[in-house]
Parts: sequence; C-alpha cells; structure tokens
Amino acid sequence: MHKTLIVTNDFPPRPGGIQAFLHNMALRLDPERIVVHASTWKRGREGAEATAAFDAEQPFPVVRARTTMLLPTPAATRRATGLLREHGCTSVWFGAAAPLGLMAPALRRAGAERLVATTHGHEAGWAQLPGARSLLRRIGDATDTITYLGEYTRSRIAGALGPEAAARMAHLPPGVDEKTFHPDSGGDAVRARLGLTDRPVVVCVSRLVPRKGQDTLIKAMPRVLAAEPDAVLLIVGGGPYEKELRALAEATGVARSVHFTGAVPWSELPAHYGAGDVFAMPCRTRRGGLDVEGLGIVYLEASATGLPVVAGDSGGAPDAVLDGETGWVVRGTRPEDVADRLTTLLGDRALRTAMGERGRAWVESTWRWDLLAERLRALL
Ligand SMILES: Nc1nc2c(ncn2[C@@H]2O[C@H](COP(=O)(O)OP(=O)(O)O[C@H]3O[C@H](CO)[C@@H](O)[C@H](O)[C@@H]3O)[C@@H](O)[C@H]2O)c(=O)[nH]1
Repeated sequence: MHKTLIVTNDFPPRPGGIQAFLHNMALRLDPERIVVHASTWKRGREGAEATAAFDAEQPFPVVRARTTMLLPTPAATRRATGLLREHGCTSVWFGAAAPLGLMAPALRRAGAERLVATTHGHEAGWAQLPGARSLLRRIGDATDTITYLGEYTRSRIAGALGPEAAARMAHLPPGVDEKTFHPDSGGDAVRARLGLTDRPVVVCVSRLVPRKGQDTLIKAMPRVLAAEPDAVLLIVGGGPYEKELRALAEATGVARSVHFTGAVPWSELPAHYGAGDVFAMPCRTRRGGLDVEGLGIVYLEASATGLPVVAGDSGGAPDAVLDGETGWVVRGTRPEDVADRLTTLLGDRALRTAMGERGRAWVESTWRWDLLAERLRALL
C-alpha cells in the first residue's frame, strides 16, 4: 500500500454509516501510512471542540478544513494537493466519490499514482440524474477504481460510468466489528434501566429520517400488540423525523408501547442492540429512487449481536440479509407485512435463536472489517 491521503466530508465525530465505514477502514490501515483530510463536523465552538477532541485520539494525523463542507473548489484542491506533497502521499482515497473525486486530475498531476473513489447509497440515486451522471462519469475516468457496496449499487453506478471505468470497479462493502457487537453486549442492563425486563422488544437503531421506516414500524404496532400485548418498540437514534414519529405513535394509539431513546453514544450502541429480541428497520426507497438505502450497516451489527433481522426492500438493503436464514426482507411500504414477520419472530424463540446464530456466523465469515480492510489495502 502506498502512503495514502484520505479526502472526505464524512468522518466522525459526525455520525452515520459512511462516517463509520471510513473510520473503521482507516483504523485498520497502517497509521504511519495515512493522512486524513476532512471537513469540520459542526459550526461554532461546540463543533470545533468535539472535532479536535476526536482527532486527538486518532493514531493517524487528521487535517481539518475549517468549513463543514469540503467542495472541489480550486482553493480546496490546492490544499489537498499541498497535503499530498507535504506528507509524501502517492495514493488517494476519496471516502465518497462525488463530488470530491473531481479533484482527481489535479492530485494525479501532483504525484498521486493510485486514486480510489468509494460509492455509497446516494451515488446510486444520483446515477439517475443527467447532471450527476456526467459528474460520476468524469470521476470514473479520472480515478483508477470506483468501489461499490453490492450488486444493486454496482449496477446503478456502472450505468453512469464509461465502459472502461465500469470494468475497473471493485466491491468494497462496509463491515462490522464482531468483537464490539456480540450476543453478550449488555442488553439486560439497558432493558432494566428502561423498565423493559421480560417484555418482548423490537429494536430499531438508526438515524430518524423517513427512508429508514420507523414510521412503518409504528404503524405495524397495533397488529403486533394484538398478538403480543406486552411488546415494545425500542427506537434508538436521533434525527429530524422524531417529532413526526412521536405524533404518529400518539395518533396510532401505541405511544405507551413505543420507547424513544434519542441518539446514544457509540460506547452504548452494542448494549442497545442487545436489548432487542428482534431487529427491524423496514427501509423504503423515496423520491423516485433518489433517497435509497446503499446497504445498511445496522443489519450487520444486529446479526453480529445474534438478533434476527427484518429489513426493508430498499436498494442494497437485501444484500445485508440472507432472506429466510438470518431474517427476512419485507416490503418497506407495508406495515401489515412487517407486523406478520415481527409477530412470527416474537412468538418463536427457537426461530429467533436459529436466525440469530446464522447471522452471527455470517458476519464472522464474511463481514469483518479486518477482511474488508485487506481489500482496500490491496486497491491502494
Ligand atoms: N453512536 C450512534 N450510532 C448510531 C446511532 N444511530 C445509528 N448509528 C450508527 O450509524 C450507522 C448507520 O449506518 P447505516 O445503517 O449503514 O446507514 P446510513 O447512515 O444511512 O449510511 C449510508 O451509507 C452506508 C455506508 O455506505 C450504507 O451502508 C447505508 O445503506 C447508507 O447508504 C451504524 O453504524 C449505526 O450503528 C446512534 O444513535 N448513536
């Protein structure tokens, strides 16, 4: 692996799947051979302090742009080429291909020999828009490898690239830390703290945005409660959709059976998965395909915890579930279908155990960060 400059807008402490993806990969590369160039998390003192505290703990240097959004402007490109030269890097990894991959020609002129750009869910959506298609095509032509999460995103994005760039694509999905997420992650303590001991718990961990389908879970609850009157829906995560979700729970008459934790710190995340009997996130595609799930790290984290998984049919989410083995894929627009699967799982401990064990084994064999970081190392 060449010494690598990682250029990204998506790096912790900003939360989210792309951020988790990049950080986990970066932690598995040789810290002497990477330099991260990222935007600052949030405006104001709080954002700057949280960003500085996070950066100080990393084993590799993180050089922040002052802005909260890095764009491929001439000034930002000059800064990136300056960092490439200053640190003696000869590889570049764009954490998200668009739009920062547009810096690729300048970085190549400055000495980069390998340029890798990673795609996630949103590029699959953008690949449908004429302007964004030509942008992706330019990025594909200027880089050595465009990576993709799974077959769904590959097929969408390949269509926007030139044939040569499409042929150079490589599979690079996110993974899961199987030592952090495991069946004994402390779920009982979370249940006790929330007063849920002995109640059947459906847990959903995710940012609160319409695509993720927490609303479908709330709409499924009357049907679930008819079969399992003590059941609780545990909604973990924060986000802009919270007010609507709370109002929906009231309007549906299930507010007493829905518990919102808000966003939880990383250290408490595994125990919150562990508090569930079943994991469910019935995501759905929105905005005519623009707002689509790329994969869903949360399904893998749930499987690693030993939970059966109910996933939506949006985009690449089905790639994160072995349908009928580690859980089920459902129509994310149909609360009745979601309720039927949840009811079956809550009523059948042996089935939950079997699916959870199969999921755990699948994560161990296929989805470990260590295995996937090896793939990235080979590309750089
Ligand atoms: N600490 C903390 N983490 C959280 C919380 N809520 C969600 N997360 C974490 O945030 C990540 C969410 O990742 P994804 O499920 O993958 O969703 P995403 O943010 O929409 O990510 C996008 O990019 C991913 C990587 O390419 C894709 O896998 C995904 O489908 C989507 O396109 C997971 O690691 C999850 O545990 C919270 O309250 N607290």
